[in-house]
Amino acid sequence: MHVSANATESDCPVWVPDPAGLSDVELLLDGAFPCLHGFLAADEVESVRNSGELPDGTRWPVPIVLEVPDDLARHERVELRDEEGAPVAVVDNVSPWWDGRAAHLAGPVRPASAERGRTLRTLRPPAPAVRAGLPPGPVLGLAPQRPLDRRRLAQIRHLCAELGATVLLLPRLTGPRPQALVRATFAAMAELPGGTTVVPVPLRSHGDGKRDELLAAHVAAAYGATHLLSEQVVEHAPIPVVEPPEMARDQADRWRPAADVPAAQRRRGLDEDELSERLAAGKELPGWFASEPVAREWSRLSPPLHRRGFTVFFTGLSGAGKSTLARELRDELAQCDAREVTLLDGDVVRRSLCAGLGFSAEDRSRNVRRIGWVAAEVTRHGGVAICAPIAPYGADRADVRARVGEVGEFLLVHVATPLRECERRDRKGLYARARSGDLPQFTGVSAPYESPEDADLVLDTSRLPVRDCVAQVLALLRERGWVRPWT
Ligand SMILES: Nc1ncnc2c1ncn2[C@@H]1O[C@H](COP(=O)(O)OS(=O)(=O)O)[C@@H](OP(=O)(O)O)[C@H]1O
Ligand SMILES: Nc1ncnc2c1ncn2[C@@H]1O[C@H](COP(=O)(O)OP(=O)(O)O)[C@@H](O)[C@H]1O
Repeated sequence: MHVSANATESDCPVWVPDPAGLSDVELLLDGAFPCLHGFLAADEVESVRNSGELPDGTRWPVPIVLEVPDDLARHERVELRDEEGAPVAVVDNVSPWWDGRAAHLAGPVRPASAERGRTLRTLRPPAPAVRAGLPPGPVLGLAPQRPLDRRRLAQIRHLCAELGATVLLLPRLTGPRPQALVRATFAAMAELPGGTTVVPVPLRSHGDGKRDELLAAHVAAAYGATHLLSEQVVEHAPIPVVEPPEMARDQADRWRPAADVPAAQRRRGLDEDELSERLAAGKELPGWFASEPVAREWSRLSPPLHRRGFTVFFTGLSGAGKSTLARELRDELAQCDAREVTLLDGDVVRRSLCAGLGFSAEDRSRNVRRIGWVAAEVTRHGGVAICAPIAPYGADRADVRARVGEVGEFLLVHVATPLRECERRDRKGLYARARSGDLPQFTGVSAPYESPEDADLVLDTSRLPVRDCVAQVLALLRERGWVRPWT
C-alpha cells in the first residue's frame, strides 16, 4: 500500500474531480490499485499504453490519470474534494504533464482526513483489510455489473465446489443506480455458498473492454481473490481467470452443468434481448431465471419504461408557446400517469433556482444548465420533469440531454413558432421594448437563438392549436413506451 497516513492541507488549491475521477481516487486510497502510488506521470502513461507495463516492468493495464485545469497543474500540491465539498485526498503533484488536450496532475495520493465520507462507507473496508479478513484457501472473485441470475449463481457454486473456494463479490458502484446493484447482490446471498464476502467497489470502465477486465483482475486480487470469474479471456492477469462453466436448465428448472443434462431435456434460458424487453415492459422475470428478491431488485435497477423518469424539454423563442404547452402537458399527464411531474418554467425558475441571473450568454447558459441539473435529479428518481426555458444555445441543450440521458429518457421539443407570430402575440410587451431599444439582448431581436437540429419533435403553434400540439407530444411519449397507451 502506497497511501500514507492522514494529511490535512488547508492552504493548497482545491479541485473537485468528476465522478469517474473520484472513483479512481477512492480506489487508490482503498489500496485497490496496489501497484500504483497515485496518478501516473507522462512516461508511466506512455509505457502502460504501449506495453501494459509500468516503466519498472510491473504489469499494469490502465493509465490512471487526472485531468485538471491548466493553472491547477502548476501547483505542487492539490486537495481533491468530493461533490459535497468534503476533502477526500491530497495529490503531491510531483510530475504534472500536459498533452495536446489537457493538463494532468501526477504524483502520490494520500487521504485528506481519516473520516472520508465515502459512498456506502461501512460496506467498504480498504482492500488490505478485506484481504486479511477472508477465510484461508482459494477465493473466487467476481465483479458483477448486473444482478446475479440463477444460472450465474449455479456457475459460482459449481466452481466453488471444484476449487474448494469461498466467494468474494465486488459489485461495481457505477451507473445511475449503483446502490440498487448492491441491494440486488445482497438479495442473492441465500443462494451463495456460506462465507461469501460482498464489497462494493467504484470500479468504472476506462474505455477499453479488455484492459478493463484486466484491471478488474488486479482489483479483485488486491481485495484477496485468488481466482477471477470472467466471461472474457484475460491475458497477463495477476490471478488465474476462470471461464464460467456451461450450464443448462433441466426439466425441473434447475441449472446444472450442461454435460449432465441430455440435449433433449434442456430448456432454453432468456437471451439478453428477451431480458431487456421483459424489464422494459415491466413483465415478471421467471422464477427459474432469478429468485424473487433478486428479480425485485432487478426491476428497481432497470424499471419498466413506463416507470422510468423522463424529461420533456421545450425550447423556443419568447412567446412561442413553451409555457402553455408545458402546463397543458402536465395536466394531461396528471390524468393518465402516476409519476410526479415537476414543471421547470423559464420565468418561474428565474425567480427561484436562478434568481439573480441575467440574460448575458453566460447567465443564460448557467440558467439552462441548472434547469438541466434539476431535471436530471427528478428523472433519476423516476419523476417527470417538464422544462420550458428559451435555451437558445445548442451546447447547453446538449449538456442537458447528456446529463438526463445518463439517468433516464430525454425528449427535446422545438416550439418553432415563427418570430413574426411570437412578436404579434407579444403578451408581455417585451418585443416592443426590444425593438425600441429599451430591452437589450432580447432573443430573436438582439440576441441569438440557435435552432436545434436534434429536436425529437418540432411544433409550430401558429399552425396547430394547443390541444393538437400536446397530443403530438403525448403520442410520441406513448410511441416510445414512456407513457402507457390508453387502455
Ligand atoms: N433579454 C431577454 N431575452 C429573452 N427573454 C427575456 C429577456 N428579458 C426578459 N425575458 C423574459 O425571460 C424569459 C426567458 O427566460 P429564460 O430563462 O427562458 O431564458 S434563457 O433560456 O435563459 O435564454 C422570457 O419568458 P418567455 O416569454 O416565457 O420565454 C421573457 O419573458
Ligand atoms: N398552439 C398554441 N400553443 C401554445 N400557445 C399558443 C398556441 N396558440 C396560441 N398560443 C398563445 O401564445 C402565447 C404563448 O405564450 P407562452 O406559452 O407564455 O410562451 P413562451 O413560454 O414560449 O414564452 C399564449 O398566450 C398562448 O395562449
